[in-house]
Amino acid sequence: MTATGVRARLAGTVWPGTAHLRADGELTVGGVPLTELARRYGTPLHVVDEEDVRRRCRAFLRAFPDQEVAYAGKAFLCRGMARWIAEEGLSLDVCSAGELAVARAAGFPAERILMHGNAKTPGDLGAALSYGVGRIVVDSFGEITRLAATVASPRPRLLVRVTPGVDGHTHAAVTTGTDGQKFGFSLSSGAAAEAVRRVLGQRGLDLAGLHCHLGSQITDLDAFDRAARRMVALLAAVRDEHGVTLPQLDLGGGFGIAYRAGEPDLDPGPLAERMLGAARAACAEHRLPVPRITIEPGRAIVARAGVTVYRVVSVKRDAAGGPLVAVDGGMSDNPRPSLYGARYSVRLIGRRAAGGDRVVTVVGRHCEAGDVLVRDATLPADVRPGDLLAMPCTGAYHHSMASNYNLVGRPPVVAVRAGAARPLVRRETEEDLLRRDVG
Ligand SMILES: Cc1ncc(COP(=O)(O)O)c(C=O)c1O
Ligand SMILES: N[C@@H](CCCC[NH3+])C(=O)O
Repeated sequence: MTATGVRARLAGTVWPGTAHLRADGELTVGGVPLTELARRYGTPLHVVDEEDVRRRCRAFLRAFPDQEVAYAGKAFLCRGMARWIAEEGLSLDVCSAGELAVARAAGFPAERILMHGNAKTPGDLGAALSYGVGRIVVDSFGEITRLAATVASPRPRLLVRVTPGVDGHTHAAVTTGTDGQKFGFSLSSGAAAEAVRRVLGQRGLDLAGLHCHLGSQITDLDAFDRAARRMVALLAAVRDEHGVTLPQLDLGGGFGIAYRAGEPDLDPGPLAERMLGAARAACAEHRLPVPRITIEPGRAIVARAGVTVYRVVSVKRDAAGGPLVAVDGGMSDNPRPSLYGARYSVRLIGRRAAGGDRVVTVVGRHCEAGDVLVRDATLPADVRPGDLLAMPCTGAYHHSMASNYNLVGRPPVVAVRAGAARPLVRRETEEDLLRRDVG
């Protein structure tokens, strides 16, 4: 197949925007062959396409003009990533002193940072106040009391996190918009209205607005529409009770993406139309000025920019004859299949396959039978130890949720752009693991 033909086959799929499959089986991202990166940096290896990240930042800013787009750093954060986000003009959502320290080290402007967390520690709050983050999203009455007791100048600006009672129909472990989970103040119980009362009752606190976040990997536009309307109704209730028109409404993130070709994927354009349309319509209905809307995409910015490269270590059959392809990574660099039953695809790179394909199970190297990366991968029948496999859509919640299970060091993250590679996070070595073992 010609290079153009192959490129057409990759277009519109789950690979990063600059991915290019060569006729010899080599896959390049950002103009750099993945096999060359595997040689230089070893495997497993996370590769991130800087251009893809930047394009998605711009697409969100274009779709939400004059609003605030805050990248959710929990998806993936390091200084390099924080700088791209800052340069593209986005804000940043952090949820720990650690994430804030990285943002700070990258020089991320404090006023564009939001601090989240259902159980912010004194260390988290102290770091947020000392850096002067633009907003703290309060999540419990105790936190309001603690913040009211601190003397900070200027006064901390707060958003009250509301649980709007809207189900985004996603995995239970990442559903946050409904009652009966740990985040936010319930709208239905009146806790949200009470939280607003308490913040407004404190001279030392400045209430900027309301926040909600329905959950993650949501592809149902109706859910965002319903949440926007309920949140505007609460803004109107605040105006009616207190005579205060709050200027900001943060509708959170959670925008779903296709992990495998053919799955649903939310485009920023239609998403913005629904969310902003619903918010504007509800404001008109309640005769409220339209607040500045904030959104907090994490996965939708960085997931598709990421590719993980693994090396095949062994190929064998299970007792039922099913082919098992074991790689040199697994649940320590990608816990998502074990946690959420997440499904991925994978492809052979670096050589042309001889013969046809077969369906195999791709398993990891960890000491758990559940360490399965892909249950139904289609790979060439001649896949053998030493081969390289590339897994797309690994930019979000992979490196950031990686562990040291079995005392395996976490993989490096290498950024690629315009034919050049630049390490962002180095591989964790055995020395790193031993250094923290102080017993
Ligand atoms: C408060 C908040 N905002 C934003 C996000 C980002 O979610 P996602 O990466 O699914 O866009 C999360 C994670 O679910 C979150 O908890
Ligand atoms: N970690 C989850 C998303 C949770 C987002 C954080 N609130 C995932 O990988 O899908």
